Amino acid sequence: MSGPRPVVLSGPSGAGKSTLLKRLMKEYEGVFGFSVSHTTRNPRPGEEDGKGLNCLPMLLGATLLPVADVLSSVSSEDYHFVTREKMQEAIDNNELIENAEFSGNMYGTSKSSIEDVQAQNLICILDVDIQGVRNIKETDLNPIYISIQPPSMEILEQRLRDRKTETEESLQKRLEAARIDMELSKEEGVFDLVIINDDLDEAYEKLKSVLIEEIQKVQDAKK
Ligand SMILES: Nc1nc2c(ncn2[C@@H]2O[C@H](COP(=O)(O)OP(=O)(O)O)[C@@H](O)[C@H]2O)c(=O)[nH]1
Ligand SMILES: Nc1ncnc2c1ncn2[C@@H]1O[C@H](COP(=O)(O)OP(=O)(O)O)[C@@H](O)[C@H]1O
Repeated sequence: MSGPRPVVLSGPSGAGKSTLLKRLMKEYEGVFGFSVSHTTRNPRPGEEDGKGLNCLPMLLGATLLPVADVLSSVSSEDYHFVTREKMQEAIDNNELIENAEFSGNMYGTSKSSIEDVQAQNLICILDVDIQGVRNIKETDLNPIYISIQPPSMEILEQRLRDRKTETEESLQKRLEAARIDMELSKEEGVFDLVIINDDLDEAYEKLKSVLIEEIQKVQDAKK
């Protein structure tokens, strides 16, 4: 695959991946593109289906908005919400580069979601769990692997509770997965960088500094 090196962001649910990601995509508009995953989980309030780059022509056709308006409305963290049957169909048809079961739901990255971003010469960002990291390592994607970690389990639990997106059951499943994730992320060689997201500004600066070379390449190519 061509274009700038993709970036895999991983780490426990509630560690702050989408918060950091949104900030990055806002500061560097036109540099990053988000790989919109498929999931069988229910949408949260405010989340919409497939507001990813895959749907740009549809959005443009339906709204007749200028491209810039449509692009600025593209969220960095929505999904293609699908049934288990649809997900299985995509797996069977070899449309996904990886897929995993997380907290009772299926998640997967389609080849086209990455290709759509790369076709525009943008840095493709993937937000995947630790199983996704393992599976992507078996492909030829060659991304930069970054883990976002919370300062402690206690703080993670508090942040997840304060986010008010989870039921008690899904919260407990996320905390169980987080324990495993926090252990595995300490393994040598899994991640290029592990960022502890304690102070948000500091974590953001660290994220930016590891990506600055790729960012500059994309910016230079636009000149
Ligand atoms: N393997 C894999 N994991 C994914 C994918 N999309 C999202 N995830 C992970 O699934 C987990 C749950 O995501 P989500 O339901 O959005 O909850 P949140 O992380 O608590 O906001 C997170 O660890 C994500 O990184 C994907 O396409 N593949
Ligand atoms: N450094 C931080 N300090 C305090 N709260 C944070 C920090 N980073 C993220 N949060 C909050 O924690 C919650 C989980 O963050 P989020 O970005 O949704 O995590 P993830 O995408 O990894 O699941 C959100 O409510 C977010 O506003």
